[in-house]
Amino acid sequence: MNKCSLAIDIGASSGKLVAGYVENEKLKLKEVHRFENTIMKKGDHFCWDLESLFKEIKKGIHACREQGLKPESIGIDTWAVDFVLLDENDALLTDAVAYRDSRTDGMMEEVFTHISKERLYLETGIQFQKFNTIYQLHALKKSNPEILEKAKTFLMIPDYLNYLLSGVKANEYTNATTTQLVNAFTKKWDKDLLDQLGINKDMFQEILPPTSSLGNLKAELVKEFGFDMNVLLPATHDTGSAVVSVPEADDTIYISSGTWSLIGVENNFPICVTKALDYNFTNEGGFDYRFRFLKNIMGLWMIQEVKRNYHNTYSFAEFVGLANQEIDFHSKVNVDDDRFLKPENMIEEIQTYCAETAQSIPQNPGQVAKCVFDSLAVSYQTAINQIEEVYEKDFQTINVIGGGAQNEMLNQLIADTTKKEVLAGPVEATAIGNVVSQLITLDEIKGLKEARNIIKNSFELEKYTSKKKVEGLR
Ligand SMILES: Nc1ncnc2c1ncn2[C@@H]1O[C@H](COP(=O)(O)OP(=O)(O)OP(=O)(O)O)[C@@H](O)[C@H]1O
Ligand SMILES: C[C@H](O)[C@H](O)[C@@H](O)C(=O)CO
Ligand SMILES: [Mg+2]
Repeated sequence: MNKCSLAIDIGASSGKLVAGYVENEKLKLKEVHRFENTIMKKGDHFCWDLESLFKEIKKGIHACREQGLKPESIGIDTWAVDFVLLDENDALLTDAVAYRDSRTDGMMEEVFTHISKERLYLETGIQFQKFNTIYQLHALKKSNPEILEKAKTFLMIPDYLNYLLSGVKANEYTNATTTQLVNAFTKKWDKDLLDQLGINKDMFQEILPPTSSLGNLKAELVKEFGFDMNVLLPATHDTGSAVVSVPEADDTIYISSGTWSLIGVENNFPICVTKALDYNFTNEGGFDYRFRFLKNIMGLWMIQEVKRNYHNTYSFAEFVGLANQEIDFHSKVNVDDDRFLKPENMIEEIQTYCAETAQSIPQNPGQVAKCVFDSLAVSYQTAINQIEEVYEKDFQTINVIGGGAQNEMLNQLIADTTKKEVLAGPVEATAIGNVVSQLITLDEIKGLKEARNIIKNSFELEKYTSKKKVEGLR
């Protein structure tokens, strides 16, 4: 077998370890381990359980050996913006507070008293999400200034897990850009901005791009696992890795569909024009220093919460089936309303919204699910209109990647709503992007272009077109 790499892809709802290698110009994947991920209340805040996540990572590495796999390298990707701080002895000073925690309420507006929204966007090109790292650090500075004074190291979630594996401290570029503290043009920490905000700039580490290597596993882990691996940096922001899997196509809009729906296009330059600011698009750093011009849409988080509210009685596939039985139910919500970011009860929040807007109130799982899927499709259409307005061009194809690509109803709704061709897949786009980045570092793949050709040849995509003919809309 050719050189094999191990991707650790941890999203907001699940994590997976996937081994991958190239054989006969096709990418072969083997899911080695999968586990749930969620936030939990710890004291006054919602946090990630990093100890449990690292235990799952080690369980997955042990499973490699049990399954006869001996990956040459390992690479981690996770969700964006969240971080931990270490003290001078490299001990954790903070919990991994989750971006859905309410500690950043009102912080964005406070930061704007130090730097204008326009200047912040002009320099970073990053969308204004109230949970961006810049606002989390501002919240921490207000609530626990002593912690920021003691902090010697800032590590984002994948950076910290890499540190536990390798003992090396570094910040990876694609994820660092999501902090809204990296200058889009220098691709370095914006030291003037940090000074202006009174944030200790010395705790930030060197920013390394995808395909970098942090060296090998710590000796005690080599002993524990029975084999060593090179700890490599893919695009450690999960969406950054997912977009690597989108075929090289100038007329394609991607929707990275998971907990969030990240809808956008790939560019060679940041677009920080006023219209992009007004529409709240972001320019997150991508592989090969490309840019991911995209916006966050609330995404399948909503159906994840609905599923939880129904005590996990129904699978995601069953929600799709139930929604298909409610084709005459048409109530919709504005999925991008902050009220859906972390409501007590998502079902009740959706029902209240429908009541407030004098729409039929969803009464059963099928109507609730149909409302979520219909509402997401409307939000995607709005974002696509905005992208086409900024680019002054029509895009022909939408490529839905990630777990949401399995939602056939939503894929059809996107085709019917946008009248564009919808390609669905690959489902494991993030893990695939993570693996191919490592294989590029290992010289198994020449570069991004070849990687995308291999991905294109390796995974079947489902195709959807609008059932409703424009001229004959019923
Ligand atoms: N069989 C299925 N049918 C329909 N939808 C599905 C199916 N399986 C998964 N999904 C959808 O995929 C979503 C999970 O996608 P994915 O695994 O990409 O998310 P994640 O990686 O856990 O989270 P993140 O977006 O943070 O990376 C679920 O919320 C669900 O809505
Ligand atoms: C909090 C971020 O917006 C989120 O992580 C998003 O960037 C993402 O990548 C979800 O998978
Ligand atoms: Mg994911």
